[in-house]
Amino acid sequence: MPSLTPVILLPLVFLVLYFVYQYFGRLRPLNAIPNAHFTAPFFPIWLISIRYRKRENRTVWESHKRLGPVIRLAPEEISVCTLQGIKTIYGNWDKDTWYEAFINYEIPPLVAEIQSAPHSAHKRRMANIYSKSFLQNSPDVSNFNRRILTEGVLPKIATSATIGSSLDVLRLGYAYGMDVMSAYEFGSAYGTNFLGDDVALSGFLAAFTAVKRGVFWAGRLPAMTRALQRIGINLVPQEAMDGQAYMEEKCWKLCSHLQTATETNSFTSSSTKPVVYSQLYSALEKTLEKTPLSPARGPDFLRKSVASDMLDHMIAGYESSGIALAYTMYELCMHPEFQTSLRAELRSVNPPLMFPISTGDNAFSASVPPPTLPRALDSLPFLNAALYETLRLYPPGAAGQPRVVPRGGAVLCGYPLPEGIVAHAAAYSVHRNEETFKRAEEWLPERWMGGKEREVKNWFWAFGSGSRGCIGKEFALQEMLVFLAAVYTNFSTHIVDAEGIEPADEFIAGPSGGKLILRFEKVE
Ligand code: HEM
Repeated sequence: MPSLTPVILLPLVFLVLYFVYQYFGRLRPLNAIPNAHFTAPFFPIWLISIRYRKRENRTVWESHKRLGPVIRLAPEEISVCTLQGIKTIYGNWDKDTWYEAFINYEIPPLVAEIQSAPHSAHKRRMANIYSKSFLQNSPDVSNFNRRILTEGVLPKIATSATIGSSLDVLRLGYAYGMDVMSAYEFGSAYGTNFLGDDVALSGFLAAFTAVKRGVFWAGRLPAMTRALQRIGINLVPQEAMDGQAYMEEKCWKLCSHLQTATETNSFTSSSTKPVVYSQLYSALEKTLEKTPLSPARGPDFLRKSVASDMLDHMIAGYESSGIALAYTMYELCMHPEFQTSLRAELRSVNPPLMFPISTGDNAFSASVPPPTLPRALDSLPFLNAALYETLRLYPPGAAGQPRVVPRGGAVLCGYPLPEGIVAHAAAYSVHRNEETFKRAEEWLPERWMGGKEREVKNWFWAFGSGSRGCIGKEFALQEMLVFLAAVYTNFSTHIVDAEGIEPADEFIAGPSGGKLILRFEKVE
């Protein structure tokens, strides 16, 4: 019988050599950083395991509390929780290849552009249509908001209040988020109608959930996933691939429908303009005129590139906003006195957002000029405090947003870092810093009122920061403020079933139970 000694010895020798390399080689400067786990300098297994078991956000925050603002999570990965660190990392460091998991139609949308230079060019194609002043002054936004609220959201709530039934407001927020986002992208007659079509909403939610579940290994260990794929082992389940195909097909159909209407001059006149589609299409068309297509890009490159961003905005636009709306409504139910003060504030808006729309002055009336409402809502202390405090305590994008130390290395909070190391901050941790946010685990909207907001604003990180911060921030804030204002001007909310309301410990952290059931009462 052959001796087993080499079989045991060889891997051991390999492990020791690997151990020595990790500790004394290229990564040596990182040894000065406190380790979140004793294995962190040698293997990434602990980090992968807390991610896989959905404990990353909580565990990283607990480690920061124990060990300080800079910690090592894996041989080549660190987490920071200081403003100075955030400023350094999110200046213009490239993204980690993990973001390639967001690629659609095999073409990166803005969020999946890894390097800074192509990202800047890509962003220039759309930044203006997501600026606050553009959105506040847009008659299109004003029109579809009015229509979607008065024909979709409010009648649904009013019916439910009248018959005494309850509503899943997470679903309602998702449907609203998708309908307003796609109205801005495609025009109100060419986007989705998820508020009126529950089956279509279910189909999309199921597809997206399958994709999110299925891309764990491909996102976190892309090289291993690719290597295994080559020998016939696929770590991405069929459901995830089907889910991606479903969403791409859905978005492709929306794009094609709109493209045909534009080319045949049959664009419905009652529709709002397809602001995002038109902008992306013409900006890219101009770019491609200057740099003709290489044959490798194929004839559909222009349309697929546009569709890739369109799908990305649909997804980014509905999920985070739906989650933020559900948590705001949850906390308003838990704080009825605050809800009453909010309603009094909303009823002082001139003209108010009363539903049903009676004659006379009404913010929903078509005669009110577009900029009036968003500007009025922007300056309401109770409304803004409720939303900002919710985004602080329940940031939808809760987990670390990974960036890569640039060529030549960098110094971060006094620690020298070799190039290629992954560094990140997480809104979950940043928003729990007790020095800035006293009683950080509690929902205290007062911290955003009476001038106190100036102290805490710098630490507000729900939309990220720097050149890769959320491009849809102003769109999201505007759509959420107008939704909350419309609902709470007219109704009070009460919890029916909040089981599983605690945030899932994931990259996008919605209620772990996947629902929030509320009852509405009409307030005269
Ligand atoms: C409550 C709502 C939202 C939240 C909390 C949110 C949060 C974020 C965060 C934290 C990032 C940075 C991600 C990173 O660096 O890894 C981001 C990026 C991004 N968001 Fe949002 N987002 C919201 C709504 C939207 C909407 C409505 C859109 C629609 C356009 C959008 C589009 C994007 C895009 C395209 C990026 C990538 C930007 C880039 O790489 O330059 N988001 N978002």
